Amino acid sequence: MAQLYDRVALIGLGLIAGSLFHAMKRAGLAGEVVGYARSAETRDVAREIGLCDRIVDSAAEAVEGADLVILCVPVGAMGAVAAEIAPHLKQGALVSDVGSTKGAVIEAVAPHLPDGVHFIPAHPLAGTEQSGPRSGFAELFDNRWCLLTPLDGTDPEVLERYKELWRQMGSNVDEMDAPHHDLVLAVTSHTPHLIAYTMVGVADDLGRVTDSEVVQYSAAGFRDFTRIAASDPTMWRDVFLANKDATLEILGRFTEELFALQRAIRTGDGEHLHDYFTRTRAIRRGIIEAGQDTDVPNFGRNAK
Ligand SMILES: NC(=O)c1ccc[n+]([C@@H]2O[C@H](COP(=O)([O-])OP(=O)(O)OC[C@H]3O[C@@H](n4cnc5c(N)ncnc54)[C@H](O)[C@@H]3O)[C@@H](O)[C@H]2O)c1
Ligand SMILES: O=C(O)C(=O)C[C@]1(C(=O)O)C=C[C@@H](O)C=C1
Repeated sequence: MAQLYDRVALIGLGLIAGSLFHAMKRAGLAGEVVGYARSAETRDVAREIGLCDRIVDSAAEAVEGADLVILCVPVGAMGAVAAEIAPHLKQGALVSDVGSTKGAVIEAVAPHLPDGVHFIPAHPLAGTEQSGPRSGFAELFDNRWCLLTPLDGTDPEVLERYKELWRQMGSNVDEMDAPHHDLVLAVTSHTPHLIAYTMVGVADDLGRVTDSEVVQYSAAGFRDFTRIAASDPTMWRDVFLANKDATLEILGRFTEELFALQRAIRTGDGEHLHDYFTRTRAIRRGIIEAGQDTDVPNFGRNAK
């Protein structure tokens, strides 16, 4: 496959940066990949395991001469990193990010970028509960969506090349505006994570009363909750602080529905419970009948 970028810089060396490195190398998409992370310990691990072609000791050095710079840090750190690299970016370079929220990242990053540098925010809808430099793998993005939220006036050629990078890394690519992205992700990812964190917290409180029963007898559904609730605390703290409005909107709706179900249980309203569960079952069956792999949500849209 054809090389798309001569030099790529990855800032932040965790699950997503590691997966980007391996996926780019698998398909021969980048000449040299240079990496930087804030902690010396992470940089040492990256050198030891051969994560990136070259690991450097400053963000400025990492972006020097890079054609593509991808910010792979928690969303709350994006603004500070953008400010740090801005004076060292090459004219014509493309800056992107992989943050799980888009509105707040655009607000934090865009003002720092100099004229003549392109910016295309991105969000791969792919991840695991693992984090850190050892957790990445080349297949992470295979058959997953990557949502781009280009700003007005984005250069079409720069955009098309960047889309091609994600396609060659195995992803389906779609575009959305940032507010829509943040609302959709509040429904499909952010609020579900908060519910998992809460449910595991509740079980942990109970576990203290009933010893190890919660762990010993946990069913598959609860085990899935514990996997999600093991996700990186810094990343998720930042996601909720950054996507505050959309998450609170969805959480408000969730709480209303939960109270209605709670009331139905208390008053013995079996019809309400049955109708509700029938509706949600139909949604799942509809998704399967439409031939959509539920592992690959596409929000009813087609890849471009
Ligand atoms: N984990 C997922 O499931 C997932 C999926 C899609 C997108 N994302 C997004 O991707 C980004 C990275 O997530 P991850 O899962 O790879 O996290 P991670 O914790 O595995 O890695 C983050 C890396 O950033 C480094 N870092 C933190 N602050 C920094 C700073 N100021 N300067 C330089 N390096 C810094 C950390 O040391 C670490 O190496 C986040 O914005 C997250 O929202 C995560
Ligand atoms: O499978 C998981 O571990 C994930 O939670 C991955 C997941 C998601 O919610 O789907 C988490 C956050 C991201 O921004 C994208 C993907």
